[in-house]
Amino acid sequence: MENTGTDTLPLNMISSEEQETVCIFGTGDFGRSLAFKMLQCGYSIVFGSRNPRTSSLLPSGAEVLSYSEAAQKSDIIIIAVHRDHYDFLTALTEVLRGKILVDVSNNLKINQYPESNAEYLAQLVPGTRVVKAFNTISAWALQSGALDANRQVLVCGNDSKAKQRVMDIVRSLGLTPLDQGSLIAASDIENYPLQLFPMWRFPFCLSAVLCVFFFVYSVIRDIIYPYVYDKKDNTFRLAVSIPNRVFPIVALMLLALVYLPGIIAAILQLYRGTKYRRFPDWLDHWMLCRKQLGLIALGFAFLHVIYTLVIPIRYYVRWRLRNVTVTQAIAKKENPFITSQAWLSDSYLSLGILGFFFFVLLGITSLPSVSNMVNWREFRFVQSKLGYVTLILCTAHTLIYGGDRFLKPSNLKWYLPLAHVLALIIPCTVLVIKFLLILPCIDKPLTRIRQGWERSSKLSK
Ligand SMILES: NC(=O)C1=CN([C@@H]2O[C@H](COP(=O)(O)OP(=O)(O)OC[C@H]3O[C@@H](n4cnc5c(N)ncnc54)[C@H](OP(=O)(O)O)[C@@H]3O)[C@@H](O)[C@H]2O)C=CC1
Ligand SMILES: [Cu+2]
Repeated sequence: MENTGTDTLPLNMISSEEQETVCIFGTGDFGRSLAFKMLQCGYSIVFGSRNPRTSSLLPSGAEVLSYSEAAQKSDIIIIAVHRDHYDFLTALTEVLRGKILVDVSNNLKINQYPESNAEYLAQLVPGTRVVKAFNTISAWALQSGALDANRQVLVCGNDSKAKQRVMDIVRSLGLTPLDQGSLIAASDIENYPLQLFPMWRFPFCLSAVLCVFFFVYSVIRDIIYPYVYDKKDNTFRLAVSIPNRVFPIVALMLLALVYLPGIIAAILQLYRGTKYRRFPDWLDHWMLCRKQLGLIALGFAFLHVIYTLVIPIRYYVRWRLRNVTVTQAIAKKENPFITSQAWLSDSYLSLGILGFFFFVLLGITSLPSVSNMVNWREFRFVQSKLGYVTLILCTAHTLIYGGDRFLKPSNLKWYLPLAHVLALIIPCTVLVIKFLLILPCIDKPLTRIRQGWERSSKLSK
Protein backbone atom coordinates (compact mmCIF):
# COMPACT_ATOMS: atom_id res chain seq x y z
CA MET A 1 0.00 0.00 0.00
CA GLU A 2 1.25 3.43 -0.88
CA ASN A 3 0.98 6.47 1.31
CA THR A 4 0.46 9.99 0.10
CA GLY A 5 3.22 12.48 0.68
CA THR A 6 2.02 14.67 3.52
CA ASP A 7 0.97 12.10 6.06
CA THR A 8 4.45 11.17 7.14
CA LEU A 9 5.52 14.78 7.75
CA PRO A 10 5.25 16.07 11.29
CA LEU A 11 2.86 18.94 11.79
CA ASN A 12 5.45 21.68 12.08
CA MET A 13 7.08 20.78 8.75
CA ILE A 14 3.90 21.30 6.77
CA SER A 15 3.87 24.69 5.12
CA SER A 16 1.04 27.02 5.92
CA GLU A 17 -0.53 26.62 2.44
CA GLU A 18 -0.58 22.88 2.69
CA GLN A 19 -3.53 21.66 4.74
CA GLU A 20 -3.14 18.76 7.08
CA THR A 21 -5.42 15.91 6.10
CA VAL A 22 -7.31 14.13 8.85
CA CYS A 23 -9.35 11.02 8.27
CA ILE A 24 -12.63 10.43 10.10
CA PHE A 25 -14.19 6.97 10.19
CA GLY A 26 -17.98 7.08 10.40
CA THR A 27 -20.31 9.66 8.95
CA GLY A 28 -22.63 9.78 11.95
CA ASP A 29 -23.51 12.79 14.10
CA PHE A 30 -20.20 13.11 15.81
CA GLY A 31 -18.05 12.45 12.75
CA ARG A 32 -19.93 15.11 10.80
CA SER A 33 -19.81 17.71 13.56
CA LEU A 34 -16.11 17.21 14.11
CA ALA A 35 -15.45 17.41 10.37
CA PHE A 36 -17.45 20.60 10.16
CA LYS A 37 -15.39 22.19 12.91
CA MET A 38 -12.08 20.95 11.52
CA LEU A 39 -12.86 22.18 8.01
CA GLN A 40 -13.56 25.61 9.51
CA CYS A 41 -10.18 25.50 11.16
CA GLY A 42 -8.35 24.75 7.94
CA TYR A 43 -7.97 20.98 7.95
CA SER A 44 -8.80 18.89 4.97
CA ILE A 45 -11.10 16.00 5.83
CA VAL A 46 -11.49 12.54 4.36
CA PHE A 47 -14.38 10.42 5.60
CA GLY A 48 -14.23 6.66 5.71
CA SER A 49 -17.66 5.10 5.36
CA ARG A 50 -19.43 1.79 4.70
CA ASN A 51 -21.26 3.33 1.75
CA PRO A 52 -19.06 6.09 0.41
CA ARG A 53 -21.26 8.60 -1.37
CA THR A 54 -21.58 12.29 -0.77
CA SER A 55 -24.82 13.27 0.93
CA SER A 56 -26.30 16.66 1.65
CA LEU A 57 -25.79 16.00 5.36
CA LEU A 58 -22.02 15.91 5.05
CA PRO A 59 -20.10 19.18 5.25
CA SER A 60 -19.10 20.40 1.80
CA GLY A 61 -15.45 20.08 0.99
CA ALA A 62 -15.02 16.72 2.66
CA GLU A 63 -14.16 13.67 0.63
CA VAL A 64 -15.95 10.36 1.28
CA LEU A 65 -14.15 7.13 0.53
CA SER A 66 -14.28 3.54 1.68
CA TYR A 67 -12.67 2.82 5.02
CA SER A 68 -9.48 1.37 3.60
CA GLU A 69 -9.09 4.07 0.93
CA ALA A 70 -9.67 6.83 3.43
CA ALA A 71 -7.19 5.35 5.88
CA GLN A 72 -4.42 5.71 3.32
CA LYS A 73 -4.97 9.44 3.01
CA SER A 74 -3.86 10.40 6.49
CA ASP A 75 -1.87 9.14 9.42
CA ILE A 76 -4.41 10.43 11.90
CA ILE A 77 -7.71 8.60 11.92
CA ILE A 78 -10.55 9.62 14.19
CA ILE A 79 -12.79 6.65 14.90
CA ALA A 80 -16.27 8.20 15.19
CA VAL A 81 -17.96 4.81 15.40
CA HIS A 82 -19.57 3.14 18.40
CA ARG A 83 -17.45 0.56 20.19
CA ASP A 84 -19.87 -2.26 19.29
CA HIS A 85 -19.00 -1.77 15.62
CA TYR A 86 -15.20 -1.72 15.94
CA ASP A 87 -14.88 -5.27 14.51
CA PHE A 88 -14.48 -4.06 10.92
CA LEU A 89 -11.18 -2.45 11.93
CA THR A 90 -9.43 -5.83 12.33
CA ALA A 91 -9.62 -6.30 8.55
CA LEU A 92 -7.79 -2.98 8.15
CA THR A 93 -4.90 -3.85 10.50
CA GLU A 94 -2.30 -3.65 7.71
CA VAL A 95 -3.52 -0.28 6.38
CA LEU A 96 -3.67 1.16 9.87
CA ARG A 97 -0.22 0.02 11.00
CA GLY A 98 1.78 2.86 12.56
CA LYS A 99 -1.10 5.32 12.37
CA ILE A 100 -2.64 7.36 15.13
CA LEU A 101 -6.15 6.20 15.98
CA VAL A 102 -8.20 8.67 17.99
CA ASP A 103 -10.87 6.97 20.08
CA VAL A 104 -13.77 9.35 20.76
CA SER A 105 -16.29 6.80 21.97
CA ASN A 106 -18.50 6.92 25.02
CA ASN A 107 -20.49 4.21 26.71
CA LEU A 108 -24.04 4.17 28.01
CA LYS A 109 -23.15 3.10 31.55
CA ILE A 110 -20.23 3.59 33.91
CA ASN A 111 -17.80 0.65 33.69
CA GLN A 112 -19.94 -1.02 31.02
CA TYR A 113 -17.04 -3.14 29.72
CA PRO A 114 -14.15 -4.72 31.60
CA GLU A 115 -11.58 -2.63 29.70
CA SER A 116 -11.88 0.91 28.35
CA ASN A 117 -12.91 1.39 24.72
CA ALA A 118 -9.53 2.89 23.90
CA GLU A 119 -7.61 -0.07 25.34
CA TYR A 120 -9.96 -2.42 23.52
CA LEU A 121 -9.22 -0.57 20.27
CA ALA A 122 -5.48 -0.83 20.89
CA GLN A 123 -5.78 -4.60 21.40
CA LEU A 124 -8.05 -4.98 18.37
CA VAL A 125 -5.70 -3.21 15.96
CA PRO A 126 -2.15 -3.91 17.11
CA GLY A 127 0.62 -1.76 15.68
CA THR A 128 -1.39 1.45 15.93
CA ARG A 129 -0.95 4.34 18.35
CA VAL A 130 -4.24 4.88 20.14
CA VAL A 131 -5.07 8.24 21.71
CA LYS A 132 -8.25 8.88 23.68
CA ALA A 133 -9.76 12.34 23.13
CA PHE A 134 -12.88 14.38 22.32
CA ASN A 135 -15.37 12.14 24.17
CA THR A 136 -16.15 14.92 26.65
CA ILE A 137 -17.35 17.28 23.90
CA SER A 138 -20.81 16.75 22.43
CA ALA A 139 -21.60 16.78 18.73
CA TRP A 140 -24.14 19.49 19.37
CA ALA A 141 -21.62 21.74 21.13
CA LEU A 142 -19.11 21.29 18.31
CA GLN A 143 -21.59 22.26 15.67
CA SER A 144 -23.40 25.09 17.41
CA GLY A 145 -20.17 26.61 18.63
CA ALA A 146 -21.68 26.78 22.13
CA LEU A 147 -18.45 25.78 23.73
CA ASP A 148 -18.39 28.11 26.68
CA ALA A 149 -19.61 25.42 29.04
CA ASN A 150 -16.96 22.82 28.53
CA ARG A 151 -13.94 23.48 26.35
CA GLN A 152 -11.79 20.90 28.02
CA VAL A 153 -10.75 17.87 26.06
CA LEU A 154 -9.20 15.16 28.19
CA VAL A 155 -6.47 13.38 26.24
CA CYS A 156 -4.50 10.26 27.07
CA GLY A 157 -2.32 7.79 25.20
CA ASN A 158 0.80 5.68 25.50
CA ASP A 159 2.69 7.27 22.60
CA SER A 160 3.68 10.78 23.59
CA LYS A 161 4.32 12.01 20.02
CA ALA A 162 0.91 10.80 18.93
CA LYS A 163 -0.68 12.37 21.98
CA GLN A 164 1.10 15.65 21.25
CA ARG A 165 -0.24 15.72 17.69
CA VAL A 166 -3.79 15.14 18.85
CA MET A 167 -3.37 17.87 21.47
CA ASP A 168 -2.17 20.23 18.74
CA ILE A 169 -5.32 19.53 16.77
CA VAL A 170 -7.47 20.07 19.88
CA ARG A 171 -5.76 23.40 20.47
CA SER A 172 -6.16 24.51 16.87
CA LEU A 173 -9.92 23.90 17.19
CA GLY A 174 -10.04 26.44 20.00
CA LEU A 175 -10.40 23.80 22.71
CA THR A 176 -8.23 23.15 25.75
CA PRO A 177 -6.43 19.81 25.82
CA LEU A 178 -5.70 18.34 29.24
CA ASP A 179 -3.06 15.61 29.27
CA GLN A 180 -4.30 12.80 31.49
CA GLY A 181 -1.31 10.49 30.99
CA SER A 182 -1.22 7.00 29.55
CA LEU A 183 -4.04 4.91 28.14
CA ILE A 184 -4.78 3.53 31.61
CA ALA A 185 -6.58 6.83 32.24
CA ALA A 186 -8.99 6.10 29.39
CA SER A 187 -11.56 4.33 31.58
CA ASP A 188 -11.75 7.37 33.87
CA ILE A 189 -12.05 9.67 30.87
CA GLU A 190 -14.83 7.49 29.48
CA ASN A 191 -16.69 7.48 32.78
CA TYR A 192 -16.39 11.24 33.14
CA PRO A 193 -19.26 12.31 30.83
CA LEU A 194 -21.53 9.71 32.43
CA GLN A 195 -21.19 11.07 35.92
CA LEU A 196 -23.93 13.20 37.36
CA PHE A 197 -22.55 15.64 39.91
CA PRO A 198 -20.57 12.92 41.73
CA MET A 199 -19.41 15.21 44.53
CA TRP A 200 -22.85 16.73 45.00
CA ARG A 201 -24.83 13.53 45.33
CA PHE A 202 -24.11 12.79 48.98
CA PRO A 203 -24.63 16.41 50.16
CA PHE A 204 -27.88 16.65 48.18
CA CYS A 205 -29.26 13.38 49.50
CA LEU A 206 -28.25 14.21 53.05
CA SER A 207 -29.85 17.65 52.98
CA ALA A 208 -33.01 16.21 51.42
CA VAL A 209 -33.28 13.60 54.17
CA LEU A 210 -32.71 16.21 56.89
CA CYS A 211 -35.27 18.58 55.33
CA VAL A 212 -37.91 15.88 55.09
CA PHE A 213 -37.30 14.71 58.66
CA PHE A 214 -37.51 18.16 60.22
CA PHE A 215 -40.41 19.15 58.00
CA VAL A 216 -42.47 16.14 59.05
CA TYR A 217 -41.50 16.72 62.68
CA SER A 218 -42.56 20.39 62.49
CA VAL A 219 -45.83 19.53 60.76
CA ILE A 220 -46.68 17.08 63.53
CA ARG A 221 -45.70 19.59 66.19
CA ASP A 222 -47.15 22.81 64.79
CA ILE A 223 -50.12 21.64 62.76
CA ILE A 224 -51.33 18.16 63.66
CA TYR A 225 -50.82 18.42 67.42
CA PRO A 226 -52.72 21.75 67.85
CA TYR A 227 -55.45 20.42 65.57
CA VAL A 228 -55.95 17.21 67.49
CA TYR A 229 -55.83 18.80 70.95
CA ASP A 230 -57.26 22.29 70.42
CA LYS A 231 -59.05 21.95 67.08
CA LYS A 232 -56.91 24.85 65.81
CA ASP A 233 -56.27 25.23 62.08
CA ASN A 234 -52.61 26.16 61.77
CA THR A 235 -52.09 24.99 58.20
CA PHE A 236 -50.98 28.46 57.06
CA ARG A 237 -47.72 27.77 58.92
CA LEU A 238 -46.74 25.43 56.09
CA ALA A 239 -45.78 28.42 53.95
CA VAL A 240 -43.34 30.44 56.04
CA SER A 241 -43.06 29.37 59.68
CA ILE A 242 -42.18 25.75 59.09
CA PRO A 243 -39.69 26.30 56.25
CA ASN A 244 -38.08 28.97 58.39
CA ARG A 245 -37.65 26.42 61.16
CA VAL A 246 -36.37 23.65 58.87
CA PHE A 247 -33.85 25.72 56.84
CA PRO A 248 -31.73 27.10 59.70
CA ILE A 249 -31.63 23.70 61.40
CA VAL A 250 -30.49 21.99 58.19
CA ALA A 251 -27.98 24.78 57.50
CA LEU A 252 -26.44 24.44 60.96
CA MET A 253 -26.30 20.65 60.83
CA LEU A 254 -24.69 20.66 57.36
CA LEU A 255 -22.14 23.26 58.47
CA ALA A 256 -21.26 21.10 61.47
CA LEU A 257 -21.00 18.08 59.17
CA VAL A 258 -18.37 19.97 57.15
CA TYR A 259 -16.11 19.97 60.22
CA LEU A 260 -17.06 16.59 61.68
CA PRO A 261 -14.97 14.44 59.28
CA GLY A 262 -11.83 16.46 60.08
CA ILE A 263 -12.40 15.74 63.74
CA ILE A 264 -13.06 12.05 63.15
CA ALA A 265 -9.86 11.95 61.10
CA ALA A 266 -7.88 13.57 63.92
CA ILE A 267 -9.28 11.09 66.47
CA LEU A 268 -8.46 8.22 64.09
CA GLN A 269 -4.89 9.47 63.68
CA LEU A 270 -4.48 9.84 67.42
CA TYR A 271 -5.87 6.35 67.98
CA ARG A 272 -3.69 4.77 65.31
CA GLY A 273 -0.68 6.86 66.24
CA THR A 274 0.24 7.40 62.60
CA LYS A 275 -0.97 9.29 59.56
CA TYR A 276 0.37 6.68 57.17
CA ARG A 277 -2.74 4.58 56.99
CA ARG A 278 -5.61 5.13 54.68
CA PHE A 279 -8.88 6.44 56.07
CA PRO A 280 -11.93 4.28 55.48
CA ASP A 281 -13.59 4.98 52.11
CA TRP A 282 -16.67 6.65 53.56
CA LEU A 283 -14.49 9.12 55.45
CA ASP A 284 -12.41 9.84 52.37
CA HIS A 285 -15.50 10.52 50.32
CA TRP A 286 -16.99 12.66 53.08
CA MET A 287 -13.77 14.73 53.29
CA LEU A 288 -13.85 15.25 49.52
CA CYS A 289 -17.36 16.64 49.43
CA ARG A 290 -16.99 19.08 52.35
CA LYS A 291 -17.02 22.07 50.02
CA GLN A 292 -20.31 20.97 48.46
CA LEU A 293 -21.80 20.37 51.91
CA GLY A 294 -20.74 23.85 52.96
CA LEU A 295 -22.19 25.50 49.86
CA ILE A 296 -25.54 23.76 50.33
CA ALA A 297 -25.52 24.84 53.97
CA LEU A 298 -24.89 28.40 52.82
CA GLY A 299 -27.87 28.11 50.48
CA PHE A 300 -30.11 27.11 53.38
CA ALA A 301 -28.73 29.94 55.51
CA PHE A 302 -29.63 32.36 52.72
CA LEU A 303 -33.18 31.04 52.66
CA HIS A 304 -33.41 31.42 56.43
CA VAL A 305 -32.30 35.06 56.17
CA ILE A 306 -34.86 35.87 53.49
CA TYR A 307 -37.68 34.09 55.32
CA THR A 308 -36.75 35.96 58.49
CA LEU A 309 -36.74 39.36 56.78
CA VAL A 310 -40.35 38.95 55.65
CA ILE A 311 -41.65 38.16 59.14
CA PRO A 312 -42.83 41.74 59.90
CA ILE A 313 -44.97 41.92 56.74
CA ARG A 314 -46.76 38.63 57.36
CA TYR A 315 -50.52 38.91 57.86
CA TYR A 316 -50.46 36.64 60.91
CA VAL A 317 -47.75 38.69 62.62
CA ARG A 318 -49.43 42.01 61.94
CA TRP A 319 -52.77 40.59 63.10
CA ARG A 320 -51.31 39.31 66.34
CA LEU A 321 -49.55 42.57 67.07
CA ARG A 322 -52.71 44.59 66.54
CA ASN A 323 -54.81 42.12 68.47
CA VAL A 324 -52.51 42.12 71.48
CA THR A 325 -52.39 45.92 71.46
CA VAL A 326 -56.16 46.26 71.27
CA THR A 327 -56.74 43.62 73.92
CA GLN A 328 -54.34 45.33 76.26
CA ALA A 329 -55.88 48.72 75.59
CA ILE A 330 -59.34 47.42 76.38
CA ALA A 331 -58.13 45.72 79.53
CA LYS A 332 -56.11 48.84 80.39
CA LYS A 333 -53.07 46.65 80.91
CA GLU A 334 -49.45 47.38 80.08
CA ASN A 335 -46.63 45.04 79.21
CA PRO A 336 -43.57 45.79 81.32
CA PHE A 337 -40.28 46.20 79.46
CA ILE A 338 -38.01 43.30 80.38
CA THR A 339 -34.38 44.22 79.85
CA SER A 340 -33.17 40.63 79.96
CA GLN A 341 -35.62 39.78 77.16
CA ALA A 342 -34.32 42.69 75.12
CA TRP A 343 -30.78 41.48 75.66
CA LEU A 344 -31.63 37.92 74.68
CA SER A 345 -33.45 38.92 71.53
CA ASP A 346 -30.82 41.42 70.42
CA SER A 347 -27.90 39.13 71.10
CA TYR A 348 -29.41 36.22 69.21
CA LEU A 349 -30.16 38.48 66.25
CA SER A 350 -26.67 39.90 66.32
CA LEU A 351 -25.09 36.44 66.53
CA GLY A 352 -27.22 35.39 63.58
CA ILE A 353 -26.15 38.37 61.49
CA LEU A 354 -22.46 37.89 62.28
CA GLY A 355 -22.71 34.15 61.72
CA PHE A 356 -24.27 34.72 58.33
CA PHE A 357 -21.65 37.32 57.42
CA PHE A 358 -18.78 34.93 58.16
CA PHE A 359 -20.65 32.14 56.41
CA VAL A 360 -20.87 34.25 53.23
CA LEU A 361 -17.18 35.13 53.55
CA LEU A 362 -16.41 31.43 53.84
CA GLY A 363 -18.44 30.74 50.70
CA ILE A 364 -16.66 33.49 48.77
CA THR A 365 -13.20 32.24 49.70
CA SER A 366 -14.08 28.78 48.46
CA LEU A 367 -14.67 30.10 44.92
CA PRO A 368 -11.79 28.94 42.69
CA SER A 369 -11.05 32.48 41.47
CA VAL A 370 -10.54 33.62 45.07
CA SER A 371 -8.83 30.55 46.47
CA ASN A 372 -6.34 30.67 43.58
CA MET A 373 -5.11 33.98 44.91
CA VAL A 374 -4.19 32.78 48.40
CA ASN A 375 -1.53 30.26 49.31
CA TRP A 376 -2.24 26.92 50.98
CA ARG A 377 -1.64 28.22 54.49
CA GLU A 378 -3.90 31.21 53.99
CA PHE A 379 -6.59 29.00 52.50
CA ARG A 380 -6.38 26.60 55.46
CA PHE A 381 -6.50 29.53 57.85
CA VAL A 382 -9.62 30.98 56.29
CA GLN A 383 -11.44 27.69 55.81
CA SER A 384 -10.62 26.34 59.24
CA LYS A 385 -10.51 29.37 61.59
CA LEU A 386 -13.24 31.30 59.84
CA GLY A 387 -15.27 28.13 59.57
CA TYR A 388 -15.11 27.49 63.29
CA VAL A 389 -15.97 31.11 64.07
CA THR A 390 -19.03 30.73 61.83
CA LEU A 391 -19.98 27.47 63.50
CA ILE A 392 -19.63 28.98 66.99
CA LEU A 393 -21.72 32.04 66.09
CA CYS A 394 -24.47 30.02 64.40
CA THR A 395 -24.58 27.47 67.23
CA ALA A 396 -24.83 30.25 69.82
CA HIS A 397 -27.56 31.90 67.75
CA THR A 398 -29.59 28.69 67.69
CA LEU A 399 -28.87 27.96 71.34
CA ILE A 400 -30.15 31.34 72.53
CA TYR A 401 -33.15 31.21 70.22
CA GLY A 402 -34.06 27.71 71.34
CA GLY A 403 -33.47 28.54 74.99
CA ASP A 404 -35.47 31.74 74.78
CA ARG A 405 -38.41 30.12 73.05
CA PHE A 406 -38.69 26.72 74.52
CA LEU A 407 -37.14 26.59 77.91
CA LYS A 408 -39.57 28.92 79.60
CA PRO A 409 -41.20 26.81 82.30
CA SER A 410 -44.66 27.32 80.76
CA ASN A 411 -43.49 25.99 77.42
CA LEU A 412 -41.39 23.13 78.64
CA LYS A 413 -43.01 20.10 77.12
CA TRP A 414 -40.84 17.22 75.92
CA TYR A 415 -41.95 17.47 72.29
CA LEU A 416 -41.22 21.16 71.94
CA PRO A 417 -37.46 21.54 71.94
CA LEU A 418 -36.68 18.18 70.32
CA ALA A 419 -35.85 19.64 66.88
CA HIS A 420 -33.52 22.19 68.39
CA VAL A 421 -31.87 19.67 70.62
CA LEU A 422 -31.30 17.40 67.62
CA ALA A 423 -30.06 20.34 65.57
CA LEU A 424 -27.58 21.29 68.27
CA ILE A 425 -26.17 17.84 69.06
CA ILE A 426 -23.75 17.67 66.12
CA PRO A 427 -22.48 21.30 66.21
CA CYS A 428 -21.97 21.16 69.97
CA THR A 429 -20.18 17.81 69.76
CA VAL A 430 -17.93 19.14 67.00
CA LEU A 431 -17.11 22.28 68.95
CA VAL A 432 -16.43 20.46 72.23
CA ILE A 433 -14.14 17.88 70.60
CA LYS A 434 -12.40 20.59 68.61
CA PHE A 435 -11.78 22.45 71.84
CA LEU A 436 -10.32 19.31 73.41
CA LEU A 437 -8.13 18.76 70.34
CA ILE A 438 -6.50 22.16 70.67
CA LEU A 439 -5.59 21.55 74.31
CA PRO A 440 -1.78 21.28 74.44
CA CYS A 441 -1.79 17.75 75.89
CA ILE A 442 -3.65 16.45 72.82
CA ASP A 443 -2.45 18.96 70.24
CA LYS A 444 1.23 18.14 70.66
CA PRO A 445 1.08 14.40 69.94
CA LEU A 446 -1.34 15.07 67.09
CA THR A 447 1.00 17.59 65.49
CA ARG A 448 3.85 15.09 65.83
CA ILE A 449 1.77 12.42 64.12
CA ARG A 450 0.78 14.82 61.36
CA GLN A 451 4.37 15.85 60.74
CA GLY A 452 5.26 12.21 60.30
CA TRP A 453 7.46 11.93 63.40
CA GLU A 454 6.18 8.51 64.42
CA ARG A 455 7.19 7.09 61.11
CA SER A 456 10.66 8.56 60.99
CA SER A 457 11.38 7.40 64.54
CA LYS A 458 10.15 3.90 63.61
CA LEU A 459 12.29 3.90 60.49
CA SER A 460 15.41 4.92 62.36
CA LYS A 461 14.99 2.02 64.80
N1 LIG B 1 -22.88 12.24 19.41
C1 LIG B 1 -22.15 12.83 20.33
O1 LIG B 1 -22.49 13.91 20.83
C2 LIG B 1 -20.88 12.20 20.79
C3 LIG B 1 -20.49 10.98 20.32
N2 LIG B 1 -19.29 10.41 20.71
C4 LIG B 1 -18.85 9.11 20.21
O2 LIG B 1 -18.68 9.20 18.83
C5 LIG B 1 -18.96 7.94 18.22
C6 LIG B 1 -19.95 8.14 17.13
O3 LIG B 1 -21.14 8.66 17.68
P1 LIG B 1 -22.33 9.21 16.75
O4 LIG B 1 -21.75 9.89 15.59
O5 LIG B 1 -23.22 9.98 17.64
O6 LIG B 1 -23.05 7.86 16.31
P2 LIG B 1 -23.87 7.60 14.98
O7 LIG B 1 -24.68 6.39 15.23
O8 LIG B 1 -24.54 8.83 14.56
O9 LIG B 1 -22.76 7.27 13.93
C7 LIG B 1 -21.97 6.14 14.01
C8 LIG B 1 -21.33 5.87 12.65
O10 LIG B 1 -20.55 4.71 12.75
C9 LIG B 1 -20.41 4.15 11.46
N3 LIG B 1 -20.47 2.68 11.52
C10 LIG B 1 -19.47 1.84 11.22
N4 LIG B 1 -19.82 0.56 11.37
C11 LIG B 1 -21.08 0.57 11.74
C12 LIG B 1 -22.03 -0.46 12.03
N5 LIG B 1 -21.71 -1.77 11.95
N6 LIG B 1 -23.27 -0.09 12.40
C13 LIG B 1 -23.61 1.23 12.49
N7 LIG B 1 -22.75 2.23 12.23
C14 LIG B 1 -21.50 1.90 11.84
C15 LIG B 1 -21.54 4.71 10.62
O11 LIG B 1 -20.94 5.50 9.60
P3 LIG B 1 -21.02 5.04 8.07
O12 LIG B 1 -22.46 4.78 7.79
O13 LIG B 1 -20.46 6.19 7.35
O14 LIG B 1 -20.19 3.80 7.96
C16 LIG B 1 -22.32 5.59 11.58
O15 LIG B 1 -22.74 6.76 10.98
C17 LIG B 1 -19.49 7.05 19.33
O16 LIG B 1 -18.46 6.19 19.78
C18 LIG B 1 -19.87 8.01 20.40
O17 LIG B 1 -19.75 7.43 21.68
C19 LIG B 1 -18.49 11.06 21.61
C20 LIG B 1 -18.83 12.28 22.12
C21 LIG B 1 -20.07 12.92 21.79
CU1 LIG C 1 -31.69 32.16 62.79
